[in-house]
Amino acid sequence: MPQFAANLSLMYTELPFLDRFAAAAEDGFTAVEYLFPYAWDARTLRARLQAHGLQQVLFNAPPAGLGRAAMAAAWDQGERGTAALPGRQAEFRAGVLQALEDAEVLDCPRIHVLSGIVPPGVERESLKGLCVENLQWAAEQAGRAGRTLLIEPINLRDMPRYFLNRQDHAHELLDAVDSPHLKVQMDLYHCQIVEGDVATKLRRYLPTGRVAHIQVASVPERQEPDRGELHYSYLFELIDQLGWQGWIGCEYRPAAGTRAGLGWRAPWLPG
Ligand SMILES: O=C(O)C(=O)[C@@H](O)CO
Ligand SMILES: [Mg+2]
Repeated sequence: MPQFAANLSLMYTELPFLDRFAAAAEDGFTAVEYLFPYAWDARTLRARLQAHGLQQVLFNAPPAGLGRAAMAAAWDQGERGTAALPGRQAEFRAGVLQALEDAEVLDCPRIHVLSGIVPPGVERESLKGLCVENLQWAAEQAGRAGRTLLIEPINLRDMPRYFLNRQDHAHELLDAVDSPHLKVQMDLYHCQIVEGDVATKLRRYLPTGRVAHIQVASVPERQEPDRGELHYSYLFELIDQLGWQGWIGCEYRPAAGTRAGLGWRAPWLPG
């Protein structure tokens, strides 16, 4: 049976961030993910998780910045990671170390590392070596800390010039980095927009054990997975048949209220 985690950055936005934990638990979620913890003291977030019987299953390393305040502000300033960006290695390393520290407090096993926006005039291919070198260093740190780092192919309509867009490119990076501590975050919304053939890709990649997290949303609106051009009930059954034991993050923007839109989950609730 697929297990769903609420994404508190996109869901429950009717509520202030810290109140979203309680709302997700009231709706029967036992796990959450969200973009970033850096605007908060991680102990405040841990207290919310514990108070509501939730586990944190994923968050992102900082998109850029040196120091917690700069890391917390970087996303709104347009930063989308530094793993593949020349001249940003100090920020990349500081970000990974900060994320690992927060993961310890939050008892979170997975951290998504963003690779960055390809600078104007630069060829994507030319950044691969640097990205591999950075990810090798980061995977080693993650391994020591008992965490798994993830990379996620993201579509270019939502994130123009983002470095990593295709599933095969993510798996090529895994080949090159060659670490058990680096895996793929397979977001089916992005996968459908960039390359399609989603069921075939699930059949190809889930059995490899190299996918450590799945995310879902309708395409193209990025809303509940009961609408749009992807037939999610088929995909959820397939994911189940493929023996997936991991989490599926609900990374969607509810069409008309989070709770009102949760009907799609009914066939997948335990008991
Ligand atoms: O945008 C997505 O999809 C994500 O999973 C984020 O963590 C990164 O933008
Ligand atoms: Mg995603």
